[in-house]
Amino acid sequence: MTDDTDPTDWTDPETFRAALDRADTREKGTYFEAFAEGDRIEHDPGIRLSRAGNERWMAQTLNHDPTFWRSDAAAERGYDEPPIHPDYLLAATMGPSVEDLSEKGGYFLGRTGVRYRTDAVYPGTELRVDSTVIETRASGSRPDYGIVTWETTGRDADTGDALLSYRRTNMIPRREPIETDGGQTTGDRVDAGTEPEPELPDTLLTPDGQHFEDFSDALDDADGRDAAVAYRHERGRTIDDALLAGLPLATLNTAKQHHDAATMADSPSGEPVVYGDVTRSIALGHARSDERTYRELGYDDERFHDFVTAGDTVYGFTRVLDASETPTIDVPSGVDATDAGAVRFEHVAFNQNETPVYSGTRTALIETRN
Ligand SMILES: C/C(=C\C(=O)SCCNC(=O)CCNC(=O)[C@H](O)C(C)(C)COP(=O)(O)OP(=O)(O)OC[C@H]1O[C@@H](n2cnc3c(N)ncnc32)[C@H](O)[C@@H]1OP(=O)(O)O)C(=O)O
Repeated sequence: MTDDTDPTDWTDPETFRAALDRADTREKGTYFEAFAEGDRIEHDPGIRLSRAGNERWMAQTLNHDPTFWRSDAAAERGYDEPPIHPDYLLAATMGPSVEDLSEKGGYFLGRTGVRYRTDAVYPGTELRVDSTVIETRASGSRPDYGIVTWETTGRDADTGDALLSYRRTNMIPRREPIETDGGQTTGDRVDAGTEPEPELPDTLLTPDGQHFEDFSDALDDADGRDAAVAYRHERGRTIDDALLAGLPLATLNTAKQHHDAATMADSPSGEPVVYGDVTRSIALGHARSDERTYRELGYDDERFHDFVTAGDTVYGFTRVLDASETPTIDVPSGVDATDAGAVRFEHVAFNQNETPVYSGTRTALIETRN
């Protein structure tokens, strides 16, 4: 059977528009209704973690710790060679899951329980990624969306060993919007939250240096008085195309939010938005440039508060929550933590208008002075 004798010029603009009007779309992604708690999804795409991909991510997000670039610096931290950066591993685990989980649209709201299961992942490792639906619920404020939480694990494709896992929550469009009490069926909020009154301590302290003792001493200094250890980082990073579309696509993240300007024109942001993992990696890169990081252990309570779009500049702010010789998060086996202590931070990414766009806690081992 052939259609070659058809005299119609399908590329005539009017004819083509009529064809588009009548044609079905071969859809990508999954609507909210299709997710059921307990479902396990093995994602088909996977990434071979390359040194080039790693270096591209780190360079663009200002994660310039020599450990991840130079053999001598890597050896000093107990690695065989410069390993894959934890932020790149996280983004490269999330990227291949997007096609099945969130490509339909909606926004990445938050993530918690990010845990590294192994000390070092080296270039050449191939990733396999799977997810389980943990929770689905209606959005009370947006009838066009549901809210889904998945547990995702990135594994070494050769051994099946878990390298990283986390729980992530997204808004996901419904195929059929639901009626709310107000009967509203748009993507807009039904109710707006009230802003809490600012309630800050009198004094914000900055640690004297970048070692574990500097964070610990600053917390001791703040203890018992109306003070907190909290400071901003000087660097900023303006969003350009390398960050906006380049980095998510390099991790196989197919979320249209980052690379389909025409579709996004008709969305709440009105334009493409930056991949959440890029925003947080920039803010964490700013923070790490002001500390002697030994190992990343995990992240919790991550929230994406507002859109970041082209031309915005991402800055970082850090609050030190806790410093202890013994981490509250499991340290992967093989890590020699003798010369480091655990610090728990809250990091906030904010834009040029001083609006928070991301926040989350992070636990890292920070080198002691020796
Ligand atoms: C990857 C990937 C996509 C991306 O990376 S997109 C880029 C990163 N994300 C964003 O840019 C989103 C930035 N956030 C916003 O602009 C706003 O938060 C948003 C999405 C417009 C919602 O604003 P609201 O003021 O309506 O926010 P609410 O705090 O009221 O939240 C709305 C409902 O969501 C629930 N929720 C929020 N955060 C969480 C969380 N961490 N865990 C669980 N649930 C959360 C909240 O309770 C509200 O629920 P309702 O029942 O009241 O609707 C990709 O696609 O994969």
